[in-house]
Amino acid sequence: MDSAIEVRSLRRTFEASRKQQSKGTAPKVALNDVDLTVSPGTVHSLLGPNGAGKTTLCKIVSTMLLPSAGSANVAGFDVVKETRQARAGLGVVLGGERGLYDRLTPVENLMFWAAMYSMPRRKARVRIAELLEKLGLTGVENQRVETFSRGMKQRLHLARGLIADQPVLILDEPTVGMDPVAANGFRALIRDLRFEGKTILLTTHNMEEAGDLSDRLSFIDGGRIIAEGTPSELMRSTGSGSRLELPDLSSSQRSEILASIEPLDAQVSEDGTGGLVLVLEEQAVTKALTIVAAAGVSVFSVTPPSLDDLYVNLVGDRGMSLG
Ligand SMILES: Nc1ncnc2c1ncn2[C@@H]1O[C@H](COP(=O)(O)OP(=O)(O)OP(=O)(O)O)[C@@H](O)[C@H]1O
Repeated sequence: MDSAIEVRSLRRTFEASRKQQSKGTAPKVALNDVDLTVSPGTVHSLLGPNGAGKTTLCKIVSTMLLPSAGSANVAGFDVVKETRQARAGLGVVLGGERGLYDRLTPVENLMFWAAMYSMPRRKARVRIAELLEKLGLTGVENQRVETFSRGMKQRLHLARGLIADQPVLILDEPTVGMDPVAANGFRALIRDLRFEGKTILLTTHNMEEAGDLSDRLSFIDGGRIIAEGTPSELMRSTGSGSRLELPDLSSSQRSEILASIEPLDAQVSEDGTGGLVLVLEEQAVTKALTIVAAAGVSVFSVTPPSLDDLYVNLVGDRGMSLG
């Protein structure tokens, strides 16, 4: 088998509601001619802004949603024509609150799911104990799930996706809601699963997580794959520039810098705390530092560009207003 997941010319549209159609609203194109190959035993991450099409792609590959055109195969089985065989090889974790029985304990939830996969009870008990341990849920295994925090529920979702030990895992934003310690534990788990030979398709908004865990990454925007490669290939595609971080800016320093750097053709984004991040071609770095010094800024750092910078370069600094 050359690929564990093979997606060819995949397209998915969603009809507008009757009311919207009567106003002339066209169908929404969620996926537009998407090709994706995930090799067995690798981790492949899908990255992209809200609404890019990541969940739609995961749902089609997971046999939960039909494509409008094109094909998707899991372990050589077509998800539409050979749904049962494709599904048999898949463990799926989609985000959200659904799918857990709140009034049951984690063990009861997982026993239910093990039964759905026809696992013998004794085997299921051993597997459940192992998963609860791996996911840091020992000690709460007999509490009702309704008492769990969002992150604990997310960990239980993961346990559910792993229960039947399938060779291909689809994980849609699995670390949402997890605290940093739990998210670290999750990353260690992904590395173990990869070591065991699992194939993992992962969506995340966390670039560091994606760069750290993945053999390959695909950037998706507006339903299309806009860049694809290994983390280092993608990093090389950012060129030989530098990232200039300016964390502590007054509003006047910020305005002065934004006005003066315009001719340098920098990629500018927010750092989330009022500071700025500039990604510049190497020859522009000295000029930028002169501008920064003239604005009276003394705290800054110059480092190589990151995957975050590549992301901003590819999809833009959505939702942020600069100036
Ligand atoms: N059931 C649906 N009906 C209509 N439109 C939908 C439906 N599901 C998804 N869409 C639209 O398809 C597009 C892709 O959505 P999708 O959920 O795949 O994005 P995403 O990349 O997973 O986003 P996020 O990062 O926010 O989870 C969006 O414009 C969304 O509004």
